[in-house]
Amino acid sequence: MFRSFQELCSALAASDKSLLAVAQNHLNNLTKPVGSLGRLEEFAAKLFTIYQGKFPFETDPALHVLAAADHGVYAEGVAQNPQEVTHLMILNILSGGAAISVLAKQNAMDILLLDAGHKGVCPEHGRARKINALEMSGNIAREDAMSLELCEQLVLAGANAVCEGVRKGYGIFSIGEMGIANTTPATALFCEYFGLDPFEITGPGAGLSKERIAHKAKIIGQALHRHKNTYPNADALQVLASLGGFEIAALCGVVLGASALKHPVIIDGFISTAAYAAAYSINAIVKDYAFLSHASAEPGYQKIMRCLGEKPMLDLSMRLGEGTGASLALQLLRSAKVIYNEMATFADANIEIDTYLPKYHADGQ
Ligand SMILES: O=C(O)c1ccc[n+]([C@@H]2O[C@H](COP(=O)([O-])O)[C@@H](O)[C@H]2O)c1
Ligand SMILES: Cc1cc2nc[nH]c2cc1C
Repeated sequence: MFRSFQELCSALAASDKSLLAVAQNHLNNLTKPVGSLGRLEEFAAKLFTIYQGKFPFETDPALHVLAAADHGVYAEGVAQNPQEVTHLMILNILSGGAAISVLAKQNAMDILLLDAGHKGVCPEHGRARKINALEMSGNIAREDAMSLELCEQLVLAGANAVCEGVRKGYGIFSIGEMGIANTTPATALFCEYFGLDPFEITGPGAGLSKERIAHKAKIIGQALHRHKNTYPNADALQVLASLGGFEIAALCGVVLGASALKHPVIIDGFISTAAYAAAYSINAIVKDYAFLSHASAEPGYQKIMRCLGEKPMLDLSMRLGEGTGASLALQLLRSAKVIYNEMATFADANIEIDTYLPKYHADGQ
């Protein structure tokens, strides 16, 4: 277990990039034209590198950490849906009716729900854990989302959920969230970390009307202004405490924890990517361990990908959250795994690539 944020940060180390060349050589020797499995080859090489050159490597079992929370900034009219939906969806997720419940079941992912602080009683459930007693974060337009101490505690709780998961034998992690109004702090974090303009990247979230998107961007602008005045030299963790949310802090901890323990972590949509952006701003090494699962349909997402230097695995116009995109990306990573571990090499199959290739081209196929 990590005992402090400092201990967690000191445990972070880059992956061994020399293994990428080993992986590429192996992939080039498999019975297929070089590079023909496209990005699956990139994913396989990254997994092989994360698992430190183990062959064959195993990803499973998979643990999906879903953090839920409520947000004080809801009071500013930045969200379309009632705040109670956060609590009701927690119940729905745990009783098996949410999109992530059915996809996780189909895709063999266990769910761990972290109640990071929401308006409602966390149900007694083997897969749910309360990690914060507060009902909601501070209204970021007027005050900090949380104290620096609470932010560190939530980050640690997320990282230690991974520690416990690794001890139980989980090999791959994913993150998702539920929290009415959480696209507002997520957008504020992107703006602050990457110098983006809220009027450029603010979107409808879970269905805000066109007219109110401009109001939401104005509220985010106010939050950024307050933050800059209060903390002219804030570090990445202070930005998270000031402009983030409880679930975003916990998920930032999951990303840091998985990276520190050298396990892959799949990032879901817009809000999960904000948690990843916080972890990345704390230490960019997390890039070595993260898979950006899918392009959220939130309008700012592409710009944010350019800031992070990432290209998401899938683009299915999804914008639900919960980890739904991550669950689909997990399937692709499992495909990358069996390709790497189980395909025959040219030598195994007695295929001579040097004679095969010119013939292939001579046939004009
Ligand atoms: O993950 C995404 O790309 C995504 C994009 C828009 C909305 N959401 C979900 O919708 C909720 C936040 O939307 P909002 O409008 O209430 O800020 C929250 O529960 C998220 O899981 C998720
Ligand atoms: C019903 C509903 C389900 C969600 N799941 C994630 N965000 C959500 C927002 C709403 C409104």
